[in-house]
Parts: sequence; C-alpha cells; structure tokens
Amino acid sequence: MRFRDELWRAMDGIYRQILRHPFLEGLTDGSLPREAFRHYVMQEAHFLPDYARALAACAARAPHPQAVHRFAADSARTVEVEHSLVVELLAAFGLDEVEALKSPAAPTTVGYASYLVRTCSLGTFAEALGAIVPCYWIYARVGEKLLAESSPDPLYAWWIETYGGEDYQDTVAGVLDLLDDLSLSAEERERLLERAVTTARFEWMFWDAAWRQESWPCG
Ligand SMILES: Cc1ncc(CN)c(N)n1
Repeated sequence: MRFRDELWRAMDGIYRQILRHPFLEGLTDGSLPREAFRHYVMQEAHFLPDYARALAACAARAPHPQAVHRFAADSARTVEVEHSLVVELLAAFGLDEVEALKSPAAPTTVGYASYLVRTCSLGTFAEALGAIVPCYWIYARVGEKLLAESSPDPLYAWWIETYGGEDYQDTVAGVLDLLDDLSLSAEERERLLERAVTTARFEWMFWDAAWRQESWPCG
C-alpha cells in the first residue's frame, strides 16, 4: 500500500463529515447563505498568508532539492492563485482586502493558522508534512467531488472550479508523489499521521466556523 493510502485512511472519516457539512451541501445546491460564504472568504484572507508561510517553512526544511522546489513553488502559487481568488471574491462582496483584514480573524482561523506555522517551523519534516499535506489534499478531494455537482450560484461555482480544476489537482498530485517517494521511519509515519488528523479536524472546523459566522465570545 502506498503511504498516501494510509494517510487518506486516517482522514477519511473526517473527510466524510466535511462532505456532509451544511456549508458544503449549501455550496452545491446554492442554499448556502451569502453571509456565511462572505465570512469564509474573509477568514481565508487572514488564513492564506500563514498557509504560505507554513509552505515556505516546509521548503526551508525539506531534505532534498526537489522538495525545496515543490514547497517554495507552492508557497508562491498560494499567493498567486488562492489569494487572487480571495481578492476577487471579496470584490464581489464590495470589499477590498485592507477593509476585510480590519475585521478580526476568528478563533478557529487563529488556531488553525498558528498550528500550521508552528508545526511546519518547529516540528520535524515528517510532522510538517503531516500538517500541510491534508490542507492541499482535502481541498482537492472536496473540489473534485463538488465539481461533478457544481452550483447554481455563480460565486460558489467559481470557488468549486478553482479547487476541482486541473491546475489545483495537478499541484496536489505532485505533492502526493513526493510524499510516497520519501523514506520515512515507522515513528516518522506515526507522527505524520497524528498531525494530519489534527489538520483534517481543523479543516472541518474552518467550514463550521464560517457556517456559524464564528466570532470571539468576549471582549
Ligand atoms: C482553510 C483552508 N485550507 C486549505 C486550503 C487549500 N489550500 C485553503 N485555501 N483554506
């Protein structure tokens, strides 16, 4: 069995919970309240710079040049593609990025982004991979699944096409090949899987936070 299959098996139950979440069901049937999607996009504006930092930390710590190149390129790609999508979606809500960033990052965003940056900067390379790979892979699997259904809402269809589209799918295929080519000890694999489950949980929580339009409960 390829290591990627073992990794997916560890996350599959959470992935299924993600697909059943009303936020994602609402994306495809168009019933998702625009306010919840707006909240999601604003949280992405906060999250993506830290995601790019976490990828850059993976590049800095990668054990061979191909891996350095892959994560450095993906860090730049995040800025170019995902961040540009967020800027355009914000514009569709009549917001610019500076304005959006004035409203605070929600608790889940702070927790998830901090977890990624910390694990990718301070953990072993295997732990860093465990934290970062599900970020790519869950979005690719969600995008692929949702693309088959699309959405009657053009804004939601646009989001789905980005993550279900060929470019994003190819990016993720590249990182999974890299993962399978690494020779990791049993202990490194164990640590990687543990971090991956935490990331998968945060992915569910990120959508749930947008659905609830999460804010700080005090202050
Ligand atoms: C919260 C979150 N997780 C993952 C991705 C996909 N890179 C994203 N854009 N946002």
